[in-house]
Amino acid sequence: MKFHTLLTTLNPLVTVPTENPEITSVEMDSRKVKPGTLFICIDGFTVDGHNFVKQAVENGAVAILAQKEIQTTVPVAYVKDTQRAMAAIGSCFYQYPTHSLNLVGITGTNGKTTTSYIIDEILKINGEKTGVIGTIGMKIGEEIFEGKNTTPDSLTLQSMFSKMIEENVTTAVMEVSSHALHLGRVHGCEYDVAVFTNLTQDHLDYHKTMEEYKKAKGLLFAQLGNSFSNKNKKFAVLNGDDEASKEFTSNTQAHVITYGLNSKFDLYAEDIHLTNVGTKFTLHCLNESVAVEMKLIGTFNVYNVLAAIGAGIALQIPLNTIIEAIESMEGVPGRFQAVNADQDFTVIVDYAHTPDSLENVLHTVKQLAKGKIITIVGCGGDRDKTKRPLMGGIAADLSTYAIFTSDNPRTEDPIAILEDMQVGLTNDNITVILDRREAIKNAVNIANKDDIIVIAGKGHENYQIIGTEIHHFDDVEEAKEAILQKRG
Ligand SMILES: CC(=O)N[C@H]1[C@@H](OP(=O)(O)OP(=O)(O)OC[C@H]2O[C@@H](n3ccc(=O)[nH]c3=O)[C@H](O)[C@@H]2O)O[C@H](CO)[C@@H](O)[C@@H]1O[C@H](C)C(=O)N[C@@H](C)C(=O)N[C@H](CCC(=O)O)C(=O)O
Ligand SMILES: Nc1ncnc2c1ncn2[C@@H]1O[C@H](COP(=O)(O)OP(=O)(O)OP(=O)(O)O)[C@@H](O)[C@H]1O
Ligand SMILES: N[C@H](CCC[C@H](N)C(=O)O)C(=O)O
Ligand SMILES: [Mg+2]
Repeated sequence: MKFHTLLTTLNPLVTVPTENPEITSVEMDSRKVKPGTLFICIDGFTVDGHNFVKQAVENGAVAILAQKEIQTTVPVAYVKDTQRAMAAIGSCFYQYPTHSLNLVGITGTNGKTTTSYIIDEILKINGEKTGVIGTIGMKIGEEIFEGKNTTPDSLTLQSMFSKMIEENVTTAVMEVSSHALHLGRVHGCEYDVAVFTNLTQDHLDYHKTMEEYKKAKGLLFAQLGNSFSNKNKKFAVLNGDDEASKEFTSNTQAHVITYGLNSKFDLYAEDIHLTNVGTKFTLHCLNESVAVEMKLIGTFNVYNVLAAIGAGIALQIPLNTIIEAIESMEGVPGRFQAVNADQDFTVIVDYAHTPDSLENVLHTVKQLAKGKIITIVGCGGDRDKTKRPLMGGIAADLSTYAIFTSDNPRTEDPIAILEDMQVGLTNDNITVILDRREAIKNAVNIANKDDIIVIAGKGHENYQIIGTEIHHFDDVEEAKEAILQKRG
C-alpha cells in the first residue's frame, strides 16, 4: 500500500512529504522494523520512540510518522498525536478487518475475562469459529498467542483481526481496558456489541479519579454506533444495577439491553442459590423464565453470565443454545479455580486484585465455608496504592486468618506495599509473610479438614514480577507442592 493512501485516513494531518514509497509493514517498535516498513514514533511512558528513528531506518524503514520534529533521510509525515494516528493507519493497512468481523467488546472493572470466555463458549456451541483477545492472551480458534496487555496496542489488534478473517473467524470477543480506551488503542475497531460489567475502584494510579476512570470506560459506548460501514444494529449491554450505566445509556446511540437482579431490566436473574457444584438461578429473558444450573460459582458470576446472555441475544443466537453453553461451561483458568491434590480442605486460586472482586469472592466463600477461611493476598506494585488498605481490610474482615504477602511488587519495595495494606487496620488475625511461596506453605500447614484457603490476586499468572525481572511462579503449582510436602 502507498504511504499517501495510508495518510489519507488521518485527520488532522499536519505535514505530508512529497515522496510516496510503497509500505509493506507498519511497526511502532524499531526492533521489529524490516525493509519496507512505516515506523510510527510513540512518545511512551518509559522512552520516546522518536529516539529510535535512526535504528528504524538502519533496519529498513522507508517512511516515518512522527509528532515531534526529527532529522532523517526517509520521508516523514507529522501528526499531532501518533498514538491515535497509529490506530487509524493500522485499521487501513489491514483493510478495515472489523468492518467484516462481528466484534464484541467488554469493559468494566471486574469480570471482563470471565464474560469474554462465556461469550466465546456460547459462540462455539453456536458452531462459530471465534477469536478472543484479553488478559489471558489471544486465541484464534484453538491457536494461542501470548499478549503483554489485556487490550494490546492498535497495530497488534488490527493485525490479529486481519489474521482472524484469514482463518475464517466469524466473531471476535475482546476485553477493552480503560487504559486502551484512554490511549486510543481501540480507535478503528468497529464494535457490534459493547458490554459493561461494573465500575468499582481500580487503576487510580493512571486515571487519578473515579470520574476520569468512568469517562474512559464510557468511551466504548459513546463511540458505538458512530459507524462508517453498513454493519447491523449496534447494541450496548449494560449492568442496570451499576450506577454508571445511566450515564453510558444517555451517551450511546446504540440499542441498549439492560441486565441485573431486578425485574425492571431486559434480562434478570432471581432465586440465586449456591450448590456444592455451582450456582442455580432463574433467568427471565425474552418473556421466558428458565431454570439455569451452572458450574460457575457465585452471584458475581451470575452477573457475568447475564452480560454474556445479553451479548448472545444481540448477536441473535437462540436462547436454548446460550443456556446450553452456560450450563456446560467449566470455568475460566485462575478464576475461582479449585486446586485438587486429594487434600481434605479446599484451595481456591482466584484473580481478585481489586477491593470489589476480593469482597465478592470472600462473601461467596463465606457462604460455602464449613471451617476456617484462610486468605492469602497481596497488592501489585506500581499500581493504585489507595486500593491496598481497602483490600487488606476486606481480607482481614472476611477471613478467619489473613496472610498478607507479595503479589507482583514490580519496582516498589515489597515491604512498603505490605505496610500500605495494613494502614488503619486493627484486626488481630493478620500475619505478614513477604515470600509468597512461604505464605502458601503456611496456609496449607494450618489448614484442617473443611477449611478453605483462598489464594487471591494472581489467578492464571505463571510469573512474579520482582523489580523488572519476571520469575516463574504459579499459585496452583505452589499450592499442590505445599500440600504434597505437608503430607510428607
Ligand atoms: C502504561 C502503559 O500503558 N504502558 C504501555 C506502553 O508502554 P510504554 O509507553 O512504556 O512504552 P515505551 O517502552 O515507553 O516505548 C515507547 C515507544 O518506543 C518504542 N521503542 C522502544 C524501545 C526500542 O528499542 N525501540 C522502540 O521503537 C516502543 O515500541 C514504543 O512504541 O505501550 C506498550 C506497548 O503497547 C504497552 O505494553 C505498555 O503497557 C504496560 C506493559 C502496562 O503495564 N500497561 C498497563 C498499565 C495496562 O495497559 N493495563 C491495561 C489494563 C489491565 C487490566 O486491568 O485489565 C491493559 O490493557 O493491559
Ligand atoms: N462481575 C464481577 N463482579 C465482581 N467481581 C468479579 C466479577 N467477575 C469476576 N470477579 C472477580 O474478579 C476477578 C477477576 O475476574 P476477571 O478476570 O473476569 O476480571 P477482569 O475484568 O478481566 O480483570 P482485569 O482487569 O485484570 O482484566 C475474579 O477472579 C473474581 O474474583
Ligand atoms: N491488569 C491488572 C492485573 C493486576 C494483577 C495483579 N496480580 C497485579 O500485578 O497487580 C493490572 O495490570 O493492573
Ligand atoms: Mg481481564
